Amino acid sequence: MFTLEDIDGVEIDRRAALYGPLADAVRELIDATIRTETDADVIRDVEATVRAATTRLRDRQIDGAYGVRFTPDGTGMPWGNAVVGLRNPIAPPLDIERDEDGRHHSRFTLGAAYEGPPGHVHGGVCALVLDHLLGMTASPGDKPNFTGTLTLRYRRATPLGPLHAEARIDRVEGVKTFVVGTLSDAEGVTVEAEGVFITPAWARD
Ligand SMILES: CCCCCCCCCC(=O)SCCNC(=O)CCNC(=O)[C@H](O)C(C)(C)COP(=O)(O)OP(=O)(O)OC[C@H]1O[C@@H](n2cnc3c(N)ncnc32)[C@H](O)[C@@H]1OP(=O)(O)O
Repeated sequence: MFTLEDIDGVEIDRRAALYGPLADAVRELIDATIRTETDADVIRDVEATVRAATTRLRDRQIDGAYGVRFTPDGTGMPWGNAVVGLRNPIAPPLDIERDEDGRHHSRFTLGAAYEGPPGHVHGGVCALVLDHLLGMTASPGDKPNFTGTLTLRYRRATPLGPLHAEARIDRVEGVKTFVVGTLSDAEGVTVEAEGVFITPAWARD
């Protein structure tokens, strides 16, 4: 679902300033929910408060998911996205930078909400992050390229905490773009990724 929204930069900034802090607050809430050891009566009270807040937010809401919205000048607002979504508290969220040579990279922190093995990042979360980063790298223009095949080699467990991910295009063959990337901690690479990203039939020339 790619949707055109006829809004300008001022309106995007206004919405980002409104919804971004809400998502940040809920991210904090998720972390606190996992880690709290406070008294039982406090937990019950907070549960009621959270349920009441949810009811207030649902007072007016869209049908279904957020989708990927674009403005007329091509600015993307993938705000519901599970990796980069500004409005999605489940997203870390990643801030992805693109170099002039097309490499994409991101520094981010994964905390308690992303745990798999004790103290370490869930393997599926590593795949989630790398899938998105490689997919962005494969889609430098206005054409989307979707994951066809993603292959991961988990070299060692990825500790929770500050991480770095990067990706680059290896080669392009027709509708297939081959991308490679890594996830690393301060000691070096923890996961290597290779992906084949394919232009869907509806977006081909
Ligand atoms: C601008 C926004 C950027 C956002 C980036 C976000 C990144 C997020 C990354 C994702 O998570 S995307 C979501 C997960 N992926 C999917 O849901 C994809 C679901 N599958 C499909 O939509 C189609 O099957 C797909 C686009 C992958 C392939 O389309 P077709 O099935 O029409 O492909 P076709 O049969 O025309 O084959 C074209 C070529 O691709 C090859 N191919 C097809 N499926 C493949 C596959 N799964 N893996 C590897 N190669 C594949 C196929 O062999 C062929 O190779 P050759 O040209 O050499 O003959």
